[in-house]
Amino acid sequence: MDQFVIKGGKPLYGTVRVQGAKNAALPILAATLMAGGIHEIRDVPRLSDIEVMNRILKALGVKLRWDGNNVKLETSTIKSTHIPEALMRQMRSSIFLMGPLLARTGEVTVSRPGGCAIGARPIDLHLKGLRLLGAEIREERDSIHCSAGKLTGAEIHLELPSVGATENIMMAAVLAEGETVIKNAAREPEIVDLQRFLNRMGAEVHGAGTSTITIRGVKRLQPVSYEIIPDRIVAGTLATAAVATAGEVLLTHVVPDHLRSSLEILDRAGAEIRIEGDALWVRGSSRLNAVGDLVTEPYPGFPTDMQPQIMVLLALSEGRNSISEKIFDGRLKHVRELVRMGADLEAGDNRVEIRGGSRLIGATVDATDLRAGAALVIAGLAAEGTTRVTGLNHIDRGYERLDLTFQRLGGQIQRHSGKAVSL
Ligand SMILES: CC(=O)N[C@H]1[C@@H](OP(=O)(O)OP(=O)(O)OC[C@H]2O[C@@H](n3ccc(=O)[nH]c3=O)[C@H](O)[C@@H]2O)O[C@H](CO)[C@@H](O)[C@@H]1O
Ligand SMILES: C=C(OP(=O)(O)O)C(=O)O
Repeated sequence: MDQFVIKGGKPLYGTVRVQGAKNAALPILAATLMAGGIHEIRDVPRLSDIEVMNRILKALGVKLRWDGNNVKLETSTIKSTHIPEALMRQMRSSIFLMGPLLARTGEVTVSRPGGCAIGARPIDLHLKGLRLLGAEIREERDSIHCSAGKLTGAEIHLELPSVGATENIMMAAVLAEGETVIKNAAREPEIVDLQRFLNRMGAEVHGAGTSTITIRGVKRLQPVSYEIIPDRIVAGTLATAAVATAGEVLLTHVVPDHLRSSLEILDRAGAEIRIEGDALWVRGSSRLNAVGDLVTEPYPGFPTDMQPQIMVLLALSEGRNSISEKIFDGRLKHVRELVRMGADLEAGDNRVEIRGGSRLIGATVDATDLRAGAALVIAGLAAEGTTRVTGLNHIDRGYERLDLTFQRLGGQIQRHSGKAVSL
């Protein structure tokens, strides 16, 4: 079992180019299935989730050739419409294959993705949207079969602005007959990126980034070359780490506007922030201010994917703060681990009271999910002494070699295999 061994207490300094966005790359790779031919997708982060998507696409008949962060996909022949259960279980994002396969072939079979460490995560809104487009969906205990002789445009109101449901419905509607309108759509930048990709292939999608998305169905799409947007959550994680360690970092390949809510919090905490084009400079301070009560919200609000990382910062700042987690019902498992490191946190009912001003002390802690893992690494970099973080399989889902990234910023962090570790 791999672990990070971190010797903390040293400010981070230096420059890092931010990786491409996992949450944009996953649906876009799935969407390549909708146009037969050779696509080229650039700046794809090399993550374990992307590797699972790679294996699913291969199992469906796609040929992939990687060159660093760029991949060529030959999607002319689809030999199966069944997502292998073993791969489906490894990654929830395999549900992104539903919309594209249904649109291209008229059928798809997936296994039920189930919940995960951060909450129940049902897919009822995905299924409701696909049914409204005319898909027949048979739900069995372990699997879901979808088929459609023809998909037809419809008006779909989402009860919740679900990111994944918005994307799945958008993809299915692109090749449907007539117009689809998604109301109460999610507004995340990754949805705008998917729209841009689909339109580059010849789709007619408008409104992504607002809560109403309109898709006029087209008959066919063509393969394209496309570059994924930078990862706003990775940029936010690195900026937060710089502030938490009272360091100073320059992040390049960033869309600062995508990070506005997280940067506002860093600014209120006392960080200095400068933006120039796609570069973001952040400097922390050894004395951080309280920022008050934070609530996670759909974009453009404070993102749930930054909640654990920001919690570390608030534990280090002065005064009282709180965070309410409103998107997922089980995303506070890092609280117990941070308390083991000396943070003064009290969790109850999806809300955490944070009494700031704690001195964090190194401990052995376990990452139970992706962003919990990122938070524990930040805490380790800011803490006195040695921190060991286990559960790296979660961190590897979303960060391309996080240890090397922090080493580039002067962080003393090493990845060790096995259990016997000494510094
Ligand atoms: C690959 C990807 O892009 N992942 C992101 C995506 O996940 P994901 O697309 O799974 O998140 P959603 O926006 O769908 O989930 C938001 C909320 O809606 C609920 N829900 C969702 C779908 C559904 O059919 N029924 C339902 O009740 C979920 O349980 C959750 O409570 O958005 C989340 C919220 O910003 C982020 O944390 C994830 O990083
Ligand atoms: C929850 C996340 O991703 P996923 O939807 O892939 O689980 C995340 O990126 O923080």
